[in-house]
Amino acid sequence: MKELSGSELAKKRAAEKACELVKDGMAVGLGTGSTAAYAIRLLGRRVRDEGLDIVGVPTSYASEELAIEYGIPLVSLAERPELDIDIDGADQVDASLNLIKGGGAAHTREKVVACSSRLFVVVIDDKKMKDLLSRPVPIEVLPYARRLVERKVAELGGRCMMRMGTGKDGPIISDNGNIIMDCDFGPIESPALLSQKLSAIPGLVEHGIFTNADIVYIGYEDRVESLERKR
Ligand SMILES: O=C(CO)[C@H](O)[C@H](O)COP(=O)(O)O
Repeated sequence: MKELSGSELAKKRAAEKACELVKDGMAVGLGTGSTAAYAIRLLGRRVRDEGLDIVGVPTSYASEELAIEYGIPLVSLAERPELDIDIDGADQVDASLNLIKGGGAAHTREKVVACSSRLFVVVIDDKKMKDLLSRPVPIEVLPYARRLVERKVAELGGRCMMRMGTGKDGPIISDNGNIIMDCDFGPIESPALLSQKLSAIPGLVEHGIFTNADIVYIGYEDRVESLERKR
């Protein structure tokens, strides 16, 4: 088997730790991205080798394809509206468990699945931990509402950049048929407040600030650390 580089090993370790929480009978949200993919592959192997009895709800077309490849039985949210656990990655995390997600343009479904789960577990490598969230915030936007959304984001102090496709002319189109913009606000002092303000913009389908993580597993090359929400 190919040896993993430092950050890949860190991602894998975090995903392995999260998968320890998955037990027989659970309905599991399957996140999107390279870190969540380690969890999907691991759960698939447990289904195959140990007869782990779970159903999965994928957060994107990519996760669905991977879960099918690895033999995880899938259900829709209509069939299982309440999930036991969701395991997903993130692009940046602060010490208060606020996240920026959407690097893979899947944050709308990721938020629906995270909010449908009793336990939302985030898996990252250590490079993703920051004192303040500062990456541009991905937003999914109805193409019809683009100009309005750009103006409203500017009123909040942000600058929108359309996310362009690679291997395709024009913008990236999400799994829901919408455009994706990345909004630079600089360092974000209050993610919860910005989250509320973005959610109030008409035509902005969903944004990538998440404030509902329960556990974050932070993978390092040689260990995993965790942050847990105080209840
Ligand atoms: O939010 C996401 C996709 O929309 C991903 O979870 C996020 O981009 C992290 O991906 P990776 O684990 O590949 O760094």
